[in-house]
Amino acid sequence: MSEPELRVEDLAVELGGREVLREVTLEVSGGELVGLIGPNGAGKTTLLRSTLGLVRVRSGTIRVSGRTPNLGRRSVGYVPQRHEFAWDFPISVEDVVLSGRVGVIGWGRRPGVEDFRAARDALERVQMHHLRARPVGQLSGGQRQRVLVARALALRPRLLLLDEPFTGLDIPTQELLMDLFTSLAGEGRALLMTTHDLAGALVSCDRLYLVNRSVVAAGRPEDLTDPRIWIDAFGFRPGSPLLTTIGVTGADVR
Ligand SMILES: Nc1ncnc2c1ncn2[C@@H]1O[C@H](COP(=O)(O)OP(=O)(O)OP(=O)(O)O)[C@@H](O)[C@H]1O
Repeated sequence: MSEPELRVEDLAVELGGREVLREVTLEVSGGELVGLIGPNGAGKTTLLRSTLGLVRVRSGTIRVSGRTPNLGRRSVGYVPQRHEFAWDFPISVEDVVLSGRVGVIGWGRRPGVEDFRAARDALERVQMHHLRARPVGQLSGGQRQRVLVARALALRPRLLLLDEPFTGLDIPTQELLMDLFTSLAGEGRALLMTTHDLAGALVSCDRLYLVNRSVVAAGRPEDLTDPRIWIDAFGFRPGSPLLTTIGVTGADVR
């Protein structure tokens, strides 16, 4: 079997003197859309940032396409949470998308024909090419999210890391993006996505990791129907109607 695009083994991370992740082992292969789910503060974003080499890890290993995070970074597209981007910066949609290729273009160098082609392809995939000249500060929340996805796609990444890509989006935009993520997996890319949309993740992801500092459970959605897994990972109240809402059977566990 080929090497997974992302392999994390026994990862431990400390931030501000506090253990944020421990004993995290996971992998994502090309062709998979994998969900990373867990409550607020579970360490999901920290795990994505560790994969990008942005966080110093205490112990464990991370391999991106078989390489260390710093060396593998050029094959990784990252979609941060929308509020993390400086939207008041006076640049166009196309410039933001081109900035996703800065690792290829080189700092201070001008984009070439291939860079513009990659940006156009990425914008077309999120149906935003017609707005390429618009200043990003004038976009709606859904349009901004699509630009961030295009920026990550402009790199033509083998691994795509998505941090809560559906937050605050209307249903058509969520569906557009979910269809795109499914297509990207179908093309052989590897996708790791954090989300608080548990029902959506159960329907759309090939596999899920339930994380709360460590991996509480992992598997295909059909293997995660024991309500105790969800109670342990999320602190659901036993018997909570929300368990039924996300389609977890046996919600009468008390
Ligand atoms: N720079 C930092 N310094 C100290 N602690 C941090 C730092 N960044 C995050 N943390 C802490 O690490 C823990 C995990 O945060 P993280 O953002 O990874 O969680 P998350 O699962 O992505 O949460 P959410 O669902 O709310 O986005 C939290 O307790 C958070 O307060």
